Amino acid sequence: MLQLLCCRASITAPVRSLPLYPRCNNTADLWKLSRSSQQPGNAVSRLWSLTQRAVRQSTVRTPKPPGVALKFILGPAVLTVSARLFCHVAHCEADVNNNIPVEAVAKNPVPEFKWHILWEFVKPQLFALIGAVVVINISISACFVPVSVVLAINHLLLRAGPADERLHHPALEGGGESGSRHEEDPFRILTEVHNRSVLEQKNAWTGQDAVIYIFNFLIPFSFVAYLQGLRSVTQTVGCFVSLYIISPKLTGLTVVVLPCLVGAGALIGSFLRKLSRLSQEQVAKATGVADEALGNVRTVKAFAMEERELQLYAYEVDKSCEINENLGTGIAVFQGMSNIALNCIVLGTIFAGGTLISRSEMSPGDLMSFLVASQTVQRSLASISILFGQMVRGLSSGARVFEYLALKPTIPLSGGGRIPYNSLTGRVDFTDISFSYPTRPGHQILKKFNLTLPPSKTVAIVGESGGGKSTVASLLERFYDPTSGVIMLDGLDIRTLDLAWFRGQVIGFINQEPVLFGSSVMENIRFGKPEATDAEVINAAKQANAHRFITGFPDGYNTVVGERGVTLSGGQKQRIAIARALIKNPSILVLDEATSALDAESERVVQEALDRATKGRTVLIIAHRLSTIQGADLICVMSDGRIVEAGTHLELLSKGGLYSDLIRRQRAEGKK
Ligand SMILES: Nc1ncnc2c1ncn2[C@@H]1O[C@H](COP(=O)(O)OP(=O)(O)OP(=O)(O)O)[C@@H](O)[C@H]1O
Repeated sequence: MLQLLCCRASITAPVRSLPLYPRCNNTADLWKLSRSSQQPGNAVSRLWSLTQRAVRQSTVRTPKPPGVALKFILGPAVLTVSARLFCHVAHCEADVNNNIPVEAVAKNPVPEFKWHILWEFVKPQLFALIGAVVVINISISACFVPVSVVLAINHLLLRAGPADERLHHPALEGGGESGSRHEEDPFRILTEVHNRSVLEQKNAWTGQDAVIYIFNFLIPFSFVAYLQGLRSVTQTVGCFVSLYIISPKLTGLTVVVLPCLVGAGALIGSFLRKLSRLSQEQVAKATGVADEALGNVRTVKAFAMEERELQLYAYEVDKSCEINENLGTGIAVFQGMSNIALNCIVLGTIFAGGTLISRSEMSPGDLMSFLVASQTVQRSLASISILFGQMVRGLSSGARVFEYLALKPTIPLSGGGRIPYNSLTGRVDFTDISFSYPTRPGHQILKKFNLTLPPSKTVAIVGESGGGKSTVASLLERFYDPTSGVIMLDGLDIRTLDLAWFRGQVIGFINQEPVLFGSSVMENIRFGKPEATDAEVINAAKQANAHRFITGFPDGYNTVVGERGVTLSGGQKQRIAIARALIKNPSILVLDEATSALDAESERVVQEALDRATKGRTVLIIAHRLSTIQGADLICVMSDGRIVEAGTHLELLSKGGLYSDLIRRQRAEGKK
């Protein structure tokens, strides 16, 4: 029996999702492991030693109470009962959430599987589904096999009539098989219909489309699963009818046992669903750690934090491993126990049937056919129990998908008015703006902030770090909406304008750390205007002082810049970012410390490009280095979320206020 359980566990445990890490019980173990992973060695012997170690640790991990089998058999049952009784599994909740207190976890509502949303997806496929159900019902013919067996065996045993004819009748021999061959057809049709619908999808995807795509991709599998489930249920019901016809007494005995099994299954199922949800959350957490470390690999290396990141990842993976092991064990125990129970039913049937035969209440043929029918029931129930395991995972995944689907963007991406290009002047007014970030509602960053960007003029904002300069740029880009007050473009509230048009055609944004994509220079610049011709791309690159260095590369504009533009210098990246912003010919340019990360030579070249780019546009510059904004038409000094001084460079210097203070300080720092 244990062999059976172990075998089941190895099949059902979600091993594929787990990295090849042996279990590590403490940090020292993890450290040793991560060090050993750096040693060159034979992969096979390492695999063997890891496996051995994993096996050793799984058996020697902690001093086990007598009877390891208890963990496998009674453990989940006891946990289920206690979970049911006390409404939660305290030790699991606290541990798997990175030691967040249970109360904090309890505040996060558990995502629920929404059947009505599933229905929205199923509705368009309803006719195909009904067709499939009808064909599946043909399989009910399998339920009449046992009745035929009664006749055949009774004839055979009693030598009454031409039994051979019936035994070799094609309907009797091949009925089950041909039925099952027909059953495959609807699944294939459904899959093909689905595949075609996926292939015919248009290329324009929103984030929500992407989720629907993923979900649609899963649907055929779900259909197959549900249809298989339906077939199993139909066969179970049909065979029960056959069983009743053959022997009501024996059937009654079976019916008494079954509700107990179903009840136990439901209890274990609820426990497994919880484990499955925790497992998915933990896998997401581990992936997040790896993602962050790989995304910031240079910073990790610069601080020599590889070991720590490795340990952190191994820790999260280990937790995931533990939860998945428990889940796998739970599913294995569930399937193993249901199989054992079903086999016991067969044994019981033979015993009870034998008794009935001895009392002449049943013929041997009846018993044989009863066994055949109960075997069909057994097979169907076994397949239901496997499907149940899949359902457990499917439901918790579905709940998460629906949770994401329910999210609505707080700022709608499209809809609203547009200003014709010819009449757009590019005047921007910030009127009485107050703002706090949603994550810190109590901390007001802007307080009754007022500023006008006149058309085709350059306005610079300077001030102390943390004063709210970048926040002003973020509000203009509509990354956030102000808590109160209004931002207007040509006298129109920007909240009433089409955001895609506003961001895509009106505003060009260049910040301190330009983010490039891992494609060619050409594609990176074209990102600003996807329909741009090659000539437009080259023109934008020339305006941005980038053409010369790009054509200096062996592959020119086809040079692949590497992930996040890692193969380019800071100045080169910045000039490509400027070209990307210029290609859409924006009326308004926002430069958020665009040159502050560059050395003096790169800054000079980039500044040249910016000086050229800003001509004839409304420009908002946010700068630390005051030398870069002295030519601005208006310089505003920000302090404590407000503008406290405004004027040209010379006007502000003559005032002798905060601006001249900042200039003095920067000069002093420059001399040091
Ligand atoms: N996403 C955010 N969530 C919460 N607070 C934020 C967020 N971004 C910035 N802040 C806070 O808002 C304040 C203003 O930040 P902002 O980046 O606008 O300042 P800044 O003047 O541009 O600073 P610096 O010159 O150093 O770039 C800071 O106190 C900062 O901590």
